[in-house]
Amino acid sequence: MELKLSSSCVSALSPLLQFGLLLAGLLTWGALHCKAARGDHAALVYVLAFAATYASASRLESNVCETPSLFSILIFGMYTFSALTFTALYRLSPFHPLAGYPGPQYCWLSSLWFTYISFRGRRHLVLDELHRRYGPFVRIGPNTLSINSPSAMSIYASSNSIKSDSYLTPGHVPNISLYFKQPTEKLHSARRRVWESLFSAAGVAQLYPVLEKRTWELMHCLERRQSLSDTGTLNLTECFYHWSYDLMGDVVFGGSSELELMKEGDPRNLIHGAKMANVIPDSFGQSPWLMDILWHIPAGKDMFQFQKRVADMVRTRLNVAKPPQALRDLMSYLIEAGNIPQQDLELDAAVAIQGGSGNTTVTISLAFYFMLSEPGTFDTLRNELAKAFPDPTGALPPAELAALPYLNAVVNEALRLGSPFFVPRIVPVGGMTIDGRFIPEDTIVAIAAYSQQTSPDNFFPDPMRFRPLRWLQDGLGPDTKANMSVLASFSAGNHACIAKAFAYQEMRYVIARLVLAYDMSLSDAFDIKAFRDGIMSVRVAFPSMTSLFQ
Ligand code: HEM
Repeated sequence: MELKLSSSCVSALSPLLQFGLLLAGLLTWGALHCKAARGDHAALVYVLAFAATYASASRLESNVCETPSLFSILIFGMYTFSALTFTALYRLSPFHPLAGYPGPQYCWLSSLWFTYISFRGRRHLVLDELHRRYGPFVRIGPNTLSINSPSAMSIYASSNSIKSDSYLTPGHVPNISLYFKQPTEKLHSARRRVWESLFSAAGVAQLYPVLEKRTWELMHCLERRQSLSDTGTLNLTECFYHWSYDLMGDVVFGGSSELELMKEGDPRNLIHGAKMANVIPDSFGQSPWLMDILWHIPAGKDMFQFQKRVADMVRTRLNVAKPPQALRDLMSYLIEAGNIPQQDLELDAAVAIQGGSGNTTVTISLAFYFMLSEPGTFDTLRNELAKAFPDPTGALPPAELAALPYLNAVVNEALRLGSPFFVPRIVPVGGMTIDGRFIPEDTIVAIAAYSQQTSPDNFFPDPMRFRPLRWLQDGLGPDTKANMSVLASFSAGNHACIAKAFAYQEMRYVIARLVLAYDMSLSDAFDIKAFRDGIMSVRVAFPSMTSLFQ
C-alpha cells in the first residue's frame, strides 16, 4: 500500500498537538479507571468526536490539511494508541491491585479472550487448565479472579455479595426482574420475596399435580414419537425440553399460555431463542462494554421472537381472570404484589421460562446419558425404585422420592458433572480474605465450579466418572469422598437459585417415573464419547441424545 502524507497534514500534528493527544489518552484512562462508562455511550462519543474533527478539518482544508480524512485518522489513531497504551501499562504494572495474582498476561490486558472462550462453551475446561498451571488463584481478566478452592463458596454466602456487571439487563432496560442485576440489593430482595411465595415448601407442594400431569404427557409423547420414527429411536433431550416448556407454561401462566410443545413441537424456535437470551449475557456479558455495543446490532431473530412470544403470553394471562390450571401460578403472585409494571412482568416471565427449562432439561438428560453409558447404574436405580414403589404406575409421593438415597445420588452426580457454571460476584467494600489471601474490593471473583466439582480432593475415587455410589456412606470404599459443600450447581446466598426445591422435585419425579416405566438403551448410532466431549457449558449449548425405549 502506497501512502502519501501531505506536508500540511503532517505539520498539522505538531509536537504540541501530539503531546495533547498523549495527554488526552492518559486522561481517558484516568477517567475510565475511576468510573467505567457504558460501552455504547463511549463508542458514540468517540464516533461523534471523530466526525467533528473530520468536519472541522474539511472546512479548514485549504489552510490546515489537504486530506482531512487522513488528518482525522492520525488524530484518532494517536489518541486511541495513547489511551490503550496507558491502560495496558497500568494493567500489567505492579501498581494494579491484582498485580500479585498469577495468570496469562493476555488475560490481564483485556476481558476479550475470556469472552471468546465463554462464547465457545469451553470456559470451564480452559479455567481448569489454567488452575493446574497457575494454582488456586488465577487472574483471568484485568479485574477478575477465578478461585479454585472450597473456601471460595464464601463469595456467595456473604450477605454483601453483589452480582457483577455481566448481569446487567442487556441494553440497560430499566426494568426489574429477578436474576438480572438491580441498581440496589433492596430492589432485588423485594422482588425475590414475591417469587419466594411460589417456591416455598407449600408453593412447591401445590405444583406437584401439574408436574405429575405433564410427566404422564411426556410418556405419551415419548411413545408417540418413537412409534412415528423411521429408526425406532427418539431424541430424548428434545422431548425433555418440550416437557419443561409445557410445565413452565403452567407454573408461570397457569396454563393460559397454551405452550404445548410436546403436542405441537417448536415451530417458532422458542427453545433456541431462550437459549440465546442466556448465552449472550453469559458470554458477551463478560465484557460488559462490548455487550453494550453489540446489543444495538440487530441479530438473534429467535431471541427477540422468544421475548415477543413471552410478552404475548403475559398479555393473555392478564386478560384471564381464572387460568385453566388449578394452581397458583407465578403471575398471580406478581400481579397481587400490586405495583409491578407490565414490562417487569414480561422480563420476569422470560427469566422463569428460560431458567426453569434449560438447566432442568440438561440435568435430566445427562442423568439418563450417564446411567445408560455407565453399566449397572440404571439397574441399581430401577431396583431401588421398584422396592419403594411396587406398582410402577402408582403415585410417587415427593417425600418418599426425596428419601431414596440412590435416586438423590443420581441427581447430584448429574448436577456435579453437568453444571460447570461461572457465577461472578463483586468483592464488597473493604475487600475479603480467602485462604489467607486478601482480595481488594471491586474485584470480580468466581469459584472455579467445574474444577471443584471434579477435583479428587472433593470427589474420590474416579472424579471424572458418573458413580452415584460416591454419595452414599463408604459407597465406593472407605476412601469415598463426596463434598456436597462445593456442589455449586444452584449457587448460594442471596442470589442462589430460587427454585432449587422445585428443581429437585422435578428431577426426582421424572427420572423415577421413566426408570420405573421403561427399559432404555442408547441407539446404535449414538456416539457415547462424542457426546461426552460435546458437553459444553450447559448454558451455551447442549448436544442431542437419541435413545431407544422398550
Ligand atoms: C437443575 C435445575 C436448575 C439449576 C442447576 C439452576 C441453577 C441456578 C443457578 C446456578 C443460579 C444462580 C445464577 C447466577 O447467579 O448466575 C440460579 C438462579 C435462578 N434460578 Fe435456577 N436452576 C435450576 C432450576 C430453576 C428452575 C426450575 C427455576 C424456575 C423458575 C429457576 C429459576 C431461577 C431464578 C429466577 C434465578 C435467579 C435468582 C436470583 O437472582 O435471586 N431455576 N439457578
